[in-house]
Amino acid sequence: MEKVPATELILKPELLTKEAFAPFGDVIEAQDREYFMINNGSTRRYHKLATTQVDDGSSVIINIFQATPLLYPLNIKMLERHPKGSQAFMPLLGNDYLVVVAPLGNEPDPDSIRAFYAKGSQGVNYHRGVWHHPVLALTPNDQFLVVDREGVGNNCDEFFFLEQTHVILAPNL
Ligand SMILES: NC(=O)N[C@@H](O)C(=O)O
Ligand code: NI
Repeated sequence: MEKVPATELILKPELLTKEAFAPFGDVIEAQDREYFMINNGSTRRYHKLATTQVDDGSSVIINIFQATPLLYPLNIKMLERHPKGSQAFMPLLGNDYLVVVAPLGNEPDPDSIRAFYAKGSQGVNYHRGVWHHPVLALTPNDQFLVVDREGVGNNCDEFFFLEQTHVILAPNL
């Protein structure tokens, strides 16, 4: 049996910006974004920072995830996607966290995986079908508001990389 050579990819997170994240979804943040005044001038509305995507007959639901950090450097063994709806994460406690994504496709291409440092003031909205790692907290018991889809049918595909494919997430913590 032909031995498949091991692949080792070291993922170094980059800063999360609207532009860099555009192929994967939206960045939800107020900094440097346009707004208009509402509530008789007492409130800035940072309008439509992201758009939820769900299939017909489904609901958009709002959740809280309480997550605990994994050990870093982390061997990224799998990525998942939600084919029927988007999924947004907004930190509730102001802590930075990590995001790992890969573009749309039947399977995530290890060479196209990207990692981002997300500030505690930034949320992300994964567009439907975008491959991503489950939430990657950096603070114990961190909490995120999560907006995603509930409806009939499977909405979570998981892809596990080959044993020989080592994708190492190595943040400078
Ligand atoms: N499984 C679940 O609800 N969470 C994941 O989708 C995730 O992205 O964390
Ligand atoms: Ni998810």
